[in-house]
Amino acid sequence: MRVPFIKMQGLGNDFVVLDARECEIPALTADVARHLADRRLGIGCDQVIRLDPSEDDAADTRMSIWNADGSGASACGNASRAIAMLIGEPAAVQTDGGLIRVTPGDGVASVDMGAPRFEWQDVPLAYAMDTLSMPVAWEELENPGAVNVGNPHVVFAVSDCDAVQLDRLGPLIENDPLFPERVNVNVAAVESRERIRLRVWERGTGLTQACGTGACATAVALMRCGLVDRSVTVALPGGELEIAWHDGGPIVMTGAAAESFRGSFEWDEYS
Ligand SMILES: N[C@@H](CCC[C@H](N)C(=O)O)C(=O)O
Repeated sequence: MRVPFIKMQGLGNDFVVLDARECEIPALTADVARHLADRRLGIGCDQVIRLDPSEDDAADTRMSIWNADGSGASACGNASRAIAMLIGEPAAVQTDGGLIRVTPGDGVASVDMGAPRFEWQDVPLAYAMDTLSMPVAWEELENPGAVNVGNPHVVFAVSDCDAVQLDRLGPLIENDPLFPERVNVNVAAVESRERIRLRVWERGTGLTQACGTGACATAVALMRCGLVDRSVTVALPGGELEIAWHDGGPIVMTGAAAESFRGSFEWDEYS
């Protein structure tokens, strides 16, 4: 069976999108997702995204997310902007991390990502801890903040994020027993009250050009500490995102996303 796909990206974080809203596509397994994401096999991406008709009356569509290692994810900021461009009009999108609202614009999209959760059980952490500044360290990375923005993140404020060996420390922290569902690892340098530089080690994928939920998590963790203003630019290796948040309200993320190309693949070759 040949299955159509759409290759999309947000700031270089790239996706294979399977749009099952109007055509039938078999249920995706971890193996199919892993093979589609594997760049050595031909297509390749950071995440595989599937759109289905929503079972929830409050939503227009359902988005499911798989990381490159085949694990499921409950939120993806860059893919949310990408599917906003694909849908082409404001839409409510059901995800495992909650309902989000996407609004496409001219080359950019905005997403209401919902409210962040800071309780240790919600991140989740393995045991009770202050998520504003956690009393833990991995070598020079210490006292991170933790937050769930639809998926779990830990945020380290550092003086120079390029100097951090994230390819070595990222997997150690991601898989630490402190994080029962593993974790996305953010290292952030505050350049001014309006600008943050960020690199992200993504759970289940590794280093990416950009992580939208990482930008949201980092911005709100640093806002919560009073280190930056309530509206900031987050500069990632792949480009910039604007993040705004006020206590008790949703996080709003705005940035570029686009379609790269369309193609199709033989399902049996990837299962
Ligand atoms: N690239 C994403 C995040 C994808 C999911 C993440 N790796 C997880 O497992 O939670 C983004 O742009 O947010």
